[in-house]
Amino acid sequence: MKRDNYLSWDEYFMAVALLSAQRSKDPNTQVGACVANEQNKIVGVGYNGFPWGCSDDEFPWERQGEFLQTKYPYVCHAELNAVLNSISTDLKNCRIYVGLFPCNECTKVIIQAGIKEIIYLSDKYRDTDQVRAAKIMLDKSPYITYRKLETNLKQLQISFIPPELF
Ligand SMILES: Nc1ccn([C@H]2C[C@H](O)[C@@H](COP(=O)(O)O)O2)c(=O)n1
Ligand SMILES: [Zn+2]
Repeated sequence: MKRDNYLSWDEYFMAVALLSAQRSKDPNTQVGACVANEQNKIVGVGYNGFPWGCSDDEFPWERQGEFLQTKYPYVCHAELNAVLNSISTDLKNCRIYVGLFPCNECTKVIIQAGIKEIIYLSDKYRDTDQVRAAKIMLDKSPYITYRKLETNLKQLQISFIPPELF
């Protein structure tokens, strides 16, 4: 008989997004995103970080202070990277799984790429104008929907110890 405690597709793709977030060097918020197509194949992943050639050690990770001395003008969001890292520029009918609700800039990219659904985990910035603007666009556009991930999973453990050594 097959096991019954396997991950659903939604849980699996969100877990890939969360694993990708572990690559982020942002000391405050690590975000990952995973794009899956209609065949449930992963076509792109990404996490928040500075653009190519912009050193994680030289660019600022600060959240406050003079704008140009903070991370905000420089960091590429996880969703942008997932779309740009994808194997195709046409992501029609794909879904994007993301740890944190997309901002307005990423939402434009997501809509323009043809993605049909956003599945998110946290909406901790729901009271910001960026997320409000994102939702205004999403609520108007007939081509895309969004929903919070429904799961009973609290956490997922991954072990690098080979099972024979347990
Ligand atoms: N949907 C989002 C929202 C934010 N990010 C990135 C941008 C920053 O690196 C970080 C947020 O930093 P905080 O203001 O919480 O210190 O997360 C993203 O990739 N996707
Ligand atoms: Zn964004």
